[in-house]
Amino acid sequence: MSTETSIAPGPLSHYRKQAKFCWKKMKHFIEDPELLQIKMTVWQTLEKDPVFKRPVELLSTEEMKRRTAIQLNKYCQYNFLAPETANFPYKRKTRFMMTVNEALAVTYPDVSVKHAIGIGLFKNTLTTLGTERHKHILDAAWNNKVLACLALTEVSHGSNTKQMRTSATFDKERQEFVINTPDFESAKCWVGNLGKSCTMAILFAQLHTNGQCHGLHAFIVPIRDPKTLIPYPGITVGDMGEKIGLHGIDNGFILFNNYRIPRENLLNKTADVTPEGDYESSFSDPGRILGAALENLSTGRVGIMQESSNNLICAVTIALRYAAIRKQFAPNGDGSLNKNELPLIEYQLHQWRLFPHLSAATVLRIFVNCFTEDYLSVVEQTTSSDKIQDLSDMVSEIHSLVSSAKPLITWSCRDAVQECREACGGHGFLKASRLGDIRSINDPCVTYEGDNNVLVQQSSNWLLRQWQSLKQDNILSTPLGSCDFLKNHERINKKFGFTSPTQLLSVEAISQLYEYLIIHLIKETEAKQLEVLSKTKCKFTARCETQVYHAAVLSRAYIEYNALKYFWKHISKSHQSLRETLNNLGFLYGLNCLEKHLLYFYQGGYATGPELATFVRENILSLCAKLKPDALGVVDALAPPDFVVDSVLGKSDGKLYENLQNLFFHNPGAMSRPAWWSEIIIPNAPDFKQVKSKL
Ligand SMILES: Cc1cc2nc3c(=O)[nH]c(=O)nc-3n(C[C@H](O)[C@H](O)[C@H](O)COP(=O)(O)OP(=O)(O)OC[C@H]3O[C@@H](n4cnc5c(N)ncnc54)[C@H](O)[C@@H]3O)c2cc1C
Repeated sequence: MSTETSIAPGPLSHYRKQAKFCWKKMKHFIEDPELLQIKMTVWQTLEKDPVFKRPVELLSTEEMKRRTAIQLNKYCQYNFLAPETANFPYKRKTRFMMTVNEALAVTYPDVSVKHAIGIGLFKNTLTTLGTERHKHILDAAWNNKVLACLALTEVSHGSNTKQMRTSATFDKERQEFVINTPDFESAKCWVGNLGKSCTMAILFAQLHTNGQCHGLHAFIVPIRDPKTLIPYPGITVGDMGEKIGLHGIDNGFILFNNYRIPRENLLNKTADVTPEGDYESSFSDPGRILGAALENLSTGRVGIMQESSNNLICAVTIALRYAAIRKQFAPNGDGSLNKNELPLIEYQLHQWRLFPHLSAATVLRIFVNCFTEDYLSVVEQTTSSDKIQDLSDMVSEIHSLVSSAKPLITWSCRDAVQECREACGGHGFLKASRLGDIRSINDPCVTYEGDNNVLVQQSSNWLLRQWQSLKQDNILSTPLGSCDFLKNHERINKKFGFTSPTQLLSVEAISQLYEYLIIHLIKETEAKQLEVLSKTKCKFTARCETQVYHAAVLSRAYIEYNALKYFWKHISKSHQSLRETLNNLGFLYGLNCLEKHLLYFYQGGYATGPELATFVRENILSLCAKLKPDALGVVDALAPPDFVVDSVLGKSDGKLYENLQNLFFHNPGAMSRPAWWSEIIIPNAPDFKQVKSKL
């Protein structure tokens, strides 16, 4: 097993030995050793536990739900976080929680989703939106006495949260909120854990008091009796049925009929209702209350970024270990049996297909690690006071970064997994390759916690606001510096002036290209919006009709550049022996992303001749060649242990064919006659073995 301490010699040694650096040193540079140790503890514990033994056969959906729920209970019993963690400052506590969840997510994704919604997000929401009066519920959650769900989405609305119609009306006489679902379209749905297992919900509903609606607020709502799991009267709740993945999660729907909860169940950090029925809020604008409530969901989005970056790592680990062992064709080209066949990794086409994903895995992993630190620092600041003050510039910038980072990482993972599946040929289609499972677990990540295509619009909107404020008032609010280069917009290079491909291989050159691109896209998007606005007089239409080729690309370029900036900042602290490889990975990531945007450089007049496109592409190919000797070392540095990667094609021992033989021969029932053999017998079918022997 590839632990962080040892890798046995074997068929992969040939490529491993070529690496210019020590993979362990690289591993400890990429991942904080303290956090890595937490993960190793989780993995080593679960590997030994029979409850977590992985089935070789496909299970029924019902059985997967049962197993996932049982595994969650067992996982909670382990208490990977010591009880005193609850008293740690927010940032340290949440970082530890996130790390344990990361370890679980990459190994048992269904259990992790169940835990993340039912316990992690629940605790987080109570911490950020609740107050002292919810402490007993928070304590119960910390002691794993509650399994919850987060009910926001309705049947007819997911992305447009403002249109949700589940209502909570204050009844002054009884000091209660009365919850109602007006019709089926406003039933809550898709809610994880709600179908069969949770006992509590954090429900988002429109708050009404004294005949006035104050917008969407979060409430604690008991769903089932924890002793019997029977739903309480006034609720119609059920499971949504078969899905195309995440079979261990009971996604459910719920309708309320005059269902009552105490006044105190309103999570009242941002707004409250007094016993007299008066509504009091620390914000004047209802839109901002919703913003504050939903901002809390960002933690879930950061969790998804971590999860997807780990899945991306697993996918490239499998495909590259396979590529180093799997051989096809020899230079003599006659296809005859000879010993000179080349491993797939030697082919330029194969390198070009996989190495950009390896570079993405490294850059995005480091980006996620460093960004999580910044994110938690900002949240810590907002939760340290009793009331959330006006959303600061920092929170807006974090929101802008998360809104494009979650899409970038989940889409990068989606694309990488598919390429890796194909790069493993037919064997990649085996369930035991794990690539199908990784593809399936990443799939809903592009939709939940904010659909990617909707989410990225938040980043471009924020950038355009920054641009307008800079032009009108000379003010740029970017405390984290994600768009500080806008200040220099008049001075940036507007013409391609490089004379040889190698000049592009620098942080400065790639930054110059990105800064030009982002400013060009901002200007183009703004101009296009004004054009549509002058025709339609409608801001909404103007925004909608400037997404394609404009705002959506702007968000993408913005976050790619910021991921690289985080990466470059971090690698400036790396040991000299790691620097060349890390630089090459960063350049490959940057140039490969920029290659997809080449058209905009020509459209904007930055480049006119063939040099830009030619230089970018020549560099991509030369970087692939340079990275070949280092690729397996990078994989070892990134990869979790074999138990976690769990792929017959991607084991660290490199014994590809022995492992496949073991799988084929021990696959249950592989060599036995099927129980239904008599149903498929073709009457009077000739037996050629017999016929032959008679002849
Ligand atoms: C496995 C799974 C688990 C989930 N768990 C939960 C949960 O625990 N709790 C919960 O509350 N919800 C949950 N959800 C729901 C999820 O959050 C929503 O599906 C998601 O927010 C998207 O909303 P929607 O499905 O209504 O899609 P829609 O908003 O209807 O979007 C459909 C498509 O239209 C596009 N679109 C929408 N608006 C625009 C626009 N303005 N411009 C261009 N394109 C647009 C979107 O990009 C998308 O591709 C879960 C979903 C899944 C799949």
